[in-house]
Amino acid sequence: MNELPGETEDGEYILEVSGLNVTFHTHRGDIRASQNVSFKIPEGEICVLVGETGSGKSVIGQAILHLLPSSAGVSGNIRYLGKEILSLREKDFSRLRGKEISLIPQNPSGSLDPLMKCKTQISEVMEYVRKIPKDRRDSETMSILAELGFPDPGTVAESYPHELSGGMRQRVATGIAMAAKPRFMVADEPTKGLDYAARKSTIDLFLHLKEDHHDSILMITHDLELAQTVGDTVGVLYSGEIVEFGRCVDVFSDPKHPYTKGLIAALPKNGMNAMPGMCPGLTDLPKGCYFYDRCPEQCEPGETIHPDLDLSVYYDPTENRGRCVRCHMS
Ligand SMILES: Nc1ncnc2c1ncn2[C@@H]1O[C@H](COP(=O)(O)OP(=O)(O)OP(=O)(O)O)[C@@H](O)[C@H]1O
Ligand code: NI
Repeated sequence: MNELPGETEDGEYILEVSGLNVTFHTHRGDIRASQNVSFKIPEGEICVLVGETGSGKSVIGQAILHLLPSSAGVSGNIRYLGKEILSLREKDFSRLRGKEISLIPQNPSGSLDPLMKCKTQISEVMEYVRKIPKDRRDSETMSILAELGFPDPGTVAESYPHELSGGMRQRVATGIAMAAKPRFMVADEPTKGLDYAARKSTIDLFLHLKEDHHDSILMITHDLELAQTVGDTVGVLYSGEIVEFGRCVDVFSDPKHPYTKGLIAALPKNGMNAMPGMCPGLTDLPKGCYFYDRCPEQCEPGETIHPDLDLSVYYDPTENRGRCVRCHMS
């Protein structure tokens, strides 16, 4: 059967990003935070974007949710269920935000209302977004809290955010996003700043959303273990560009780009061999391969010629491994 990897039955993707460019104009020059970024997410899959700090992961999530500052230069296309949304005016996009497309925020402490009980914050979303009648809101709130893996949902429901740990707040924030029953969620660094136990329960929660709910999620993270555990596909970002894209099982077992290889070698379980060097400044990118200075291969074309990423390879049904790599050597 000639089915494209990851394509939905009707041939539609929940999200298609194509040729996304995001530039911030600053007094230091133009910061090219996102350059020609393209990828697609089939309905029911989790796509993870990984990369070092400043590689341009969050700006992609912000572009999808129309949360970039108006001063940012943005071009390209973002289609949600086939419909272009990047160019929508705020008035039209606000019909989707929080309802169809929801954000699981990076810092839940900042997004939860300190003066409201957790159950009220979840049931408010049901009331305003889904117009659920009052008598059904309480039971649905409790079932969401149970879904989130709280052993004692009743106590959490009656708690204020400051009474909960960081990991519990992260789960409540996820519950608020879920209460709208969005078709697509963006989760930005859900494990950031969490201790070991909280991080583990957050990983379990996303695994549950993946395996039991088949939720469609774009996840942005530094956390390669989270990516490997919950992701269907992974895009590796370097200096605002995708350098490798493929199925998680393939990329993590057999990375092709030297940067991806370096990220994986730097994991604690692989001996923590940190990659030497730093990524180039986004205001002054080199002409050739952006990874050239740090690359163990330092191939000759890489010095002067910028490598392409042929995404069609990934979506080409004849390419059974489905992988694309921005490297002259592959
Ligand atoms: N509002 C802004 N104004 C100017 N520059 C910005 C703005 N937002 C992001 N940037 C710059 O764009 C680049 C990409 O930022 P982004 O937040 O997407 O990185 P990231 O990969 O998510 O990093 P982290 O892992 O630290 O969250 C960085 O150089 C950042 O400084
Ligand atoms: Ni970020």
